Amino acid sequence: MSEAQELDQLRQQIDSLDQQIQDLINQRANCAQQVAEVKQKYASPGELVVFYRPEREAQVLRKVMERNQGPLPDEAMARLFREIMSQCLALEEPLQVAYLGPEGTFTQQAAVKHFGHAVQCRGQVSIADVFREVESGAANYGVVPVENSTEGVVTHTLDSFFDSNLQICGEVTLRIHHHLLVKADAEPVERIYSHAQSLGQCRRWLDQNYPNVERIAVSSNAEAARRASKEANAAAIASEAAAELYQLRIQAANIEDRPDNTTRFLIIGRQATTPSGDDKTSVLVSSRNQPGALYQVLEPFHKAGISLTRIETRPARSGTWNYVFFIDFEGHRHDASIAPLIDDLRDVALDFKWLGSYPKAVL
Ligand SMILES: C=C(O[C@@H]1C=C(C(=O)O)C=C[C@H]1O)C(=O)O
Repeated sequence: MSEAQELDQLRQQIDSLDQQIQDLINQRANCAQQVAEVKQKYASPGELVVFYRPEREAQVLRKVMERNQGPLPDEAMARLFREIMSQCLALEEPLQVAYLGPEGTFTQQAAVKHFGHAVQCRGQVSIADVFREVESGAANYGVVPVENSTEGVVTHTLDSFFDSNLQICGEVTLRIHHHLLVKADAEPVERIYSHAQSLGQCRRWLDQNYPNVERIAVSSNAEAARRASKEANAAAIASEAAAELYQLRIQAANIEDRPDNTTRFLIIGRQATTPSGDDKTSVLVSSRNQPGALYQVLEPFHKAGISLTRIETRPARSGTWNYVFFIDFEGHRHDASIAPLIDDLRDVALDFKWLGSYPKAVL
């Protein structure tokens, strides 16, 4: 057989497989539409029907990865299914997702990674605005950054939970690559704009390469890129997406000090999430600033044999020297082992608040 004949045969096979895949995807979409009808049928009058089910989506993605035989890698296959589910859910209900904008931020990338491309993403100017959009019902869900492996916690996000009744219904992590972006025509760089977190994540690189250039913190990396595209002698530290959006050139790529630089984002919504089988729970516990306070808060976890995944301390706004602990731990609020732990915590805490139980990030 000639090369042309062999290719022709294989391409016929691909065409036939594509047709089957397409038919199957539409059968799946049809099932999702029926799922929507069932959800509506069993809703009580006036009840808000919840179409998006993070626990089910996490289970679907985990199954895809478990049964995957290759040659496509598990994660690549899961990303394909992420998009299929996104389109299926859009047939049930087109979701509105508020994120910390503007367009081109890492938070927008995190939103797309978590929900897929079939949602309507709306950029907000602040973390408080993301909370407000979801609280008011203008958006179904919100996406906000919460911690970075190099720079630590995003305090605005944690503090927003003090006054909010929103629930955490998911988490997503993103590897963060920063680039130094400049305009196409080379000008000497006199100012570098970026978000304070990103300036911190590239501190060593900046000290080595631009020790005497002014670093200016702005509200987001995308805003930094916008300024660099407009002003003379300015550069920005931002993502590849921001470079494309503002037509900037990548002068130096991957300038983050730590190669494993990762940011974790939270998905916030108005409903609680049921167990997915591999979940995390976040709570807020406040205590008096007295000797042994942290020990008292941690002891119930040790007793219950529950692993903490994170603990952050913030000063409480009520009472000058009281502290609030933001604690993430493994398990779901409905797990049998959690109830006695919470009873013990309530005994030692001044205040206790559930922030949500949610599936651990799959992708
Ligand atoms: C189909 C459902 O609704 C949505 C779509 C899903 C999917 O396409 O698999 C999964 C969960 C929901 O977000 C469902 O609840 O099963």
